[in-house]
Amino acid sequence: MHKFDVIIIGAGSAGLSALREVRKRTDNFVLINDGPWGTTCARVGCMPSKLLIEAANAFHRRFNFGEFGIMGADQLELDGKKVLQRLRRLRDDFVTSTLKITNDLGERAISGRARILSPDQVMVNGEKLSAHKIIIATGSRPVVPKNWLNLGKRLLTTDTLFELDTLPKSIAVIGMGPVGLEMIQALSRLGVHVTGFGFRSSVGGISDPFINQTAVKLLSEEFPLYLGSKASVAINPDNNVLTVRAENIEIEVDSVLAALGRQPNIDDIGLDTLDVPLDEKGLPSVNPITLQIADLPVFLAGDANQRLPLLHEAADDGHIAGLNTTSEELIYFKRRVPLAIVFADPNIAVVGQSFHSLEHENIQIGEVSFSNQGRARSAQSNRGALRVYAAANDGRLLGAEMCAPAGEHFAHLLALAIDQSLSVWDLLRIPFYHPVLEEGLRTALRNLASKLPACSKSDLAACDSFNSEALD
Ligand SMILES: Cc1cc2nc3c(=O)[nH]c(=O)nc-3n(C[C@H](O)[C@H](O)[C@H](O)COP(=O)(O)OP(=O)(O)OC[C@H]3O[C@@H](n4cnc5c(N)ncnc54)[C@H](O)[C@@H]3O)c2cc1C
Ligand SMILES: NC(=O)c1ccc[n+]([C@@H]2O[C@H](COP(=O)([O-])OP(=O)(O)OC[C@H]3O[C@@H](n4cnc5c(N)ncnc54)[C@H](O)[C@@H]3O)[C@@H](O)[C@H]2O)c1
Repeated sequence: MHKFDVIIIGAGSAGLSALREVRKRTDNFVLINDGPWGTTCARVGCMPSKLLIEAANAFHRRFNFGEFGIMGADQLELDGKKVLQRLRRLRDDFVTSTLKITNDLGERAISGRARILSPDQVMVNGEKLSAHKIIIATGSRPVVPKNWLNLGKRLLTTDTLFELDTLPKSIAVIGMGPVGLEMIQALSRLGVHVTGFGFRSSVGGISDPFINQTAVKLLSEEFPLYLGSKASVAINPDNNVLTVRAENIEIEVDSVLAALGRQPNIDDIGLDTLDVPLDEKGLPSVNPITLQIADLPVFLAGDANQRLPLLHEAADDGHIAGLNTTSEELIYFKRRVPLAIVFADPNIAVVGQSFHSLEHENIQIGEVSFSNQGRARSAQSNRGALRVYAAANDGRLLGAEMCAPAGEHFAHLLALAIDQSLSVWDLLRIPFYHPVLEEGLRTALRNLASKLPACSKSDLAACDSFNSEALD
């Protein structure tokens, strides 16, 4: 029987990133994908969601036009059909780009549902394939409780939302994680009558209570948000009225968007045949710096391992698994600084160590409110706050959480600082142009510096060559 060097199961972002590394080193591989090719990110995830958000934010800007002296904004109309048509047109372009990656694979690309039979055997389309190494990169899918399925087409997930012909009149968005939050604000800004329900009191993955309070307050100004209790749905078969209930509230809606989380596609992949312990979700323990399952020639990458279900982490996972299935020796990789951004307005971001993970550490916190920040005021975007955390003993930057205008950019700057083990004073030494939103970040850093043992009276480094010969 022919034995492949590597079998990759799943052609999402993790699988394709693995493929990139594997095909550099061997032609003796096969890539198996079930369902549509083109990746979750491009088809039904990152990209279509951001396309909806861009349309929504463009339309929402009209509320500021009067303040800028631009009149007539109340005459503007939104064509929901066209919004969704543009979304699908661009989405299809993104999907086409990802399809190009596998176009030339020929028989090495197999459509079908794979199942592992043993650490070196995979079954697909009734055929047994054998391999030295296997990468499982089967992604995740939306959680949908079985008893919600009777809602039929009125139950939406992000797998179906972007296929609508036109926008619904009213919708309950259930679950206020990143998916729920991004979609509820976008739909609201596109004129859909929305109501949000969240089981937790926190939204969008924020763990800092002050940042969460800021985010919840700002979002609640835009739409009703019921947090802290589990929502349930029911449809009356006599009159087809769809009701959503939480603790103290009951509403009738056209549709429900289930944003209850995502579950890994591992249920029938055959992990039980690997003879390793599985947790209550059916997941084996995976080494995060090699992606290996126990000491088996099997690697679990991307959303399927549920470590950090984000695109860049899935791509890194695939890269690591791809290298480790084609290298003589196992390579151990340092993972990147954690970074999560929710594209709400203002942006929500958690970078480095979260407030929750530092709660019992000896830290100091610097903060800024953007309500009075000069550049934000001039753009009418002066909403939100940012908190940055540093080690109390040496001022080393550890993490930050924010709900802030252009937060996506602050988060990247702070990720760089944390990756480089910079201190508050190191970061204060970079030039801050005027007038920019980054001056808000500088306020938070100065606030933090003021709480640390004094290091210097100035942001500027002292020039120790003052008495040098050259100057003389
Ligand atoms: C609405 C939404 C918005 C998002 N926005 C962002 C964002 O802005 N930024 C960000 O970083 N992340 C975002 N994400 C998360 C990001 O999309 C995922 O982390 C990423 O796409 C996961 O890639 P993956 O390769 O693990 O899985 P996938 O891309 O899902 O690939 C898995 C593939 O495996 C196939 N498969 C499953 N089972 C089998 C089997 N048994 N045999 C063969 N094939 C199988 C699947 O059909 C699929 O094609 C978003 C997700 C969603 C849903
Ligand atoms: N911008 C981004 O990077 C981005 C955007 C979207 C998704 N994602 C990724 O996708 C993953 C999944 O996101 P998600 O938002 O679907 O999941 P999530 O698990 O982060 O959030 C789901 C929320 O739904 C709540 N919930 C569950 N059942 C409920 C009920 N009956 N009533 C009320 N609330 C209920 C849960 O308590 C949870 O807070 C995220 O972890 C993230 O990594 C990232």
